Amino acid sequence: MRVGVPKEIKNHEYRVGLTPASVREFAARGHEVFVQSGAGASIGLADEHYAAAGATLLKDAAEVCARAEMIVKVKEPQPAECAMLREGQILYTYLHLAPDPEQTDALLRSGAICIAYETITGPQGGLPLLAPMSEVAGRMSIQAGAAHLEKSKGGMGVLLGGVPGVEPAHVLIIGAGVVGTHALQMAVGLGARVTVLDKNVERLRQLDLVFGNRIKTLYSSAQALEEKVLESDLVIGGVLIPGAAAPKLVTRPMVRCMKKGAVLVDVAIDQGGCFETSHATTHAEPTFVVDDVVHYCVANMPGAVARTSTFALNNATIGHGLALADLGWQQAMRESPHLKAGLNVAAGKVTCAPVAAALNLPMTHADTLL
Ligand SMILES: NC(=O)C1=CN([C@@H]2O[C@H](COP(=O)(O)OP(=O)(O)OC[C@H]3O[C@@H](n4cnc5c(N)ncnc54)[C@H](O)[C@@H]3O)[C@@H](O)[C@H]2O)C=CC1
Ligand SMILES: CC(=O)C(=O)O
Ligand SMILES: [Mg+2]
Repeated sequence: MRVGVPKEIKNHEYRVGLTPASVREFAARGHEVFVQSGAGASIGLADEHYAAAGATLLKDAAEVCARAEMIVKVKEPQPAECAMLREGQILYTYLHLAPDPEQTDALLRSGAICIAYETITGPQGGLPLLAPMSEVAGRMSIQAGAAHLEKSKGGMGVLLGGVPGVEPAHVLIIGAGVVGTHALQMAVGLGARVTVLDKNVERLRQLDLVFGNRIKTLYSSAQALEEKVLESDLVIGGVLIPGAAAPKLVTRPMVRCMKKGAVLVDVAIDQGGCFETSHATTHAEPTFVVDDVVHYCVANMPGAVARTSTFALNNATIGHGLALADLGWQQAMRESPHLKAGLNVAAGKVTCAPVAAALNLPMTHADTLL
């Protein structure tokens, strides 16, 4: 198969769909790989490394897209990228369609086969192609939160861990999945007082076993959520209902009653966000303030640590990527129900039930297209 890797164009996005090591895997199986010149240059993956791995370097994204049967990316295609897709071409990347009707419409009109990393399931459960970026974003959420609690960044001027004789900050983590667990590790490590909320009591039980009385776990009722949000200095939003738009758990009236200078980090913003007051921001301008509460809502947080993130992402995407190239999308999906769960849009139809429900569009079962 002819595989194409364009340079990412989202704001401050330096990750790249394939590393040279991944290109080598494709090339070894007889696939042709086209990489846009400079795609990985800013994270130390130079054109020469790609050429040595067997890639053909092309000068622009249009040429890469024109030559490739499968495009491998990181972030959801921006409007200019959607315009380059064609009928039957495979797009393998994050999509986050539920909160994004414009992108969904563009992908439907393209006729392309659009596979979302974030809805591919794993044999052990969970979302193995989302997990590595959730690990990164979960860890970063505490760094970002701590930085924005500083006065110069609009925060209340509190140090997460306190100092001897002065109380540490209260950190609330909503969602005890991958983002939540990695945020928890960092917050506990810095000495904050941490509470984690989830609807999944089994998950809370596991965290309780690991962290013992260094954390508090709470079932995520409306009442618990409201009480904890109001006493917190830093709130991390890490909930997910796979494929669906994030539930708005923290309402505008709750934000209005929060402490002045508190910080919210809405990691779930790529699925629309779990704070009613959130809207997506960029690394160039990561925050805004509503009712004296600082909101950090960057939808591509791992892009800031793009080198770490690119390697972690490739570890997770390479397996299904090779299967798609070896077998074609239909046979690869007949052989793997987990990869099939990643099919979101194909040949002008929505094939992911939570996306169809969120956008009020008709749903077509992937099986009918295989
Ligand atoms: N902004 C960014 O750059 C990034 C965003 N993300 C996003 O972070 C979000 C979380 O991802 P993961 O941790 O991997 O998901 P996950 O599936 O591992 O965890 C989500 C957790 O939310 C819990 N949950 C669902 N409804 C809840 C409720 N009402 N109250 C409390 N908990 C609830 C679930 O039980 C689950 O434990 C996703 O939207 C993901 O796309 C991930 C990576 C980067
Ligand atoms: C998952 C996601 O949104 C990201 O890695 O940017
Ligand atoms: Mg998006």
